[in-house]
Amino acid sequence: MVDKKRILIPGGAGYIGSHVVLCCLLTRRYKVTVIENYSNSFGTALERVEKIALDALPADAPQADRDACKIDVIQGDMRDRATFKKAFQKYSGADAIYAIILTAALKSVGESSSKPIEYYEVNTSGLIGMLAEMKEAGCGRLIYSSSATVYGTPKTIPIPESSPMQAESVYGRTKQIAELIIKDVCDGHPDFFRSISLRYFNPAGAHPSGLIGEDPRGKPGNLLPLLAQMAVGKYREPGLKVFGNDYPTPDGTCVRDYIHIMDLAGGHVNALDAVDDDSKFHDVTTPGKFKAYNLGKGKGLSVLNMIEAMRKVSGYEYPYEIVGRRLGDVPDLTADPSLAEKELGFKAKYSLDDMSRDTWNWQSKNPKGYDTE
Ligand SMILES: O=c1ccn([C@@H]2O[C@H](COP(=O)(O)OP(=O)(O)O[C@H]3O[C@H](CO)[C@H](O)[C@H](O)[C@H]3O)[C@@H](O)[C@H]2O)c(=O)[nH]1
Repeated sequence: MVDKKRILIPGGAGYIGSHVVLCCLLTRRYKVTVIENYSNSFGTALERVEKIALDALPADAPQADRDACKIDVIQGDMRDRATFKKAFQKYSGADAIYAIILTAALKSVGESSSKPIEYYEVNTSGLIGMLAEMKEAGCGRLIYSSSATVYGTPKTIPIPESSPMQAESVYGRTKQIAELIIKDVCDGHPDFFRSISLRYFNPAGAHPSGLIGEDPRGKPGNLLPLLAQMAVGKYREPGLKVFGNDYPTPDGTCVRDYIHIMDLAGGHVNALDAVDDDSKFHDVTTPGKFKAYNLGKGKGLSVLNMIEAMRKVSGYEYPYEIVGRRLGDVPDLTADPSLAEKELGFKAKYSLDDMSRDTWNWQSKNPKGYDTE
């Protein structure tokens, strides 16, 4: 049997991170170490990921597979290089860290305009420290969590990866700059660093078990967790605000490409498979091996479409008010996912009904999120 490779996942207890950790474990090819500061996540998420992964094993699975479902956690902050040093020193030989999937980040378009220093500190300075530690430790593979917000207001919909990066929010710029940094590092060390950047469109839903899902600390800034929490009775006052209905879209509200979190998380396994394959980088014109892919469904849905989808599953009639546009929002972010399909073998399978059903399944089973006390 081939040894399982160790993947380091900063931010692995968060919404995206926990589903990514799960997808890695479900392959039975990886073992996972998570770096967490729990600023927007809960340790319970990882306990539940372990349970789902263990339950998914066949009865006759070898002990090595059971052992690999145990997630190692290093508590520490993304901004502190010592955290990464500690992680790299902890494992060696066949157990050395094979790749990093970086899911730790601050990620709210709205919040980023009032917290630019924090956003740059975590999303860009933290990244540079991590890359320096990777170089020192001899670990050169990185799967990076980027975002569709790097496209700003794109010229064409659906958006191909060749569309220029012209982010319009602080958050988007931190991701755009991070991609440029990673690309420069790959170009500067072409025989060592290689990276795949995954440009997420809008993640939604939860693992179908309802054991893990999205549970931001404080009032959610994103639409789906807010709708889910309103339906269970939280944050009903002062009511839902729809940010603008004067966009050039079918109903005037912003259009996004919502993608089920299990589809999105699965894309990281595709990326891990691809990152070591030189043929994936055949068309890269600079010396390094860096490539970005969209992770989306290729279907645009408006804010009002999402409100209706959540009303259907939860039965809650959302009272809402149309207010002014939110700083940094763009009218339409819908992916052209064909490159990821062709080169990574990635295809989103879950429907809008699956996303709203699983969002509601998670929230109704966990009305207080992970805070079960
Ligand atoms: O209370 C709310 C919250 C959101 N919206 C609207 O709902 C849409 C979706 O907003 P989200 O905040 O849920 O998501 P964003 O599109 O702003 O950003 C999300 O999707 C991006 C990619 O499109 C990035 O991945 C980012 O990290 C992630 O937060 C936007 O038009 C927003 O204006 C409202 O009308 N009211």
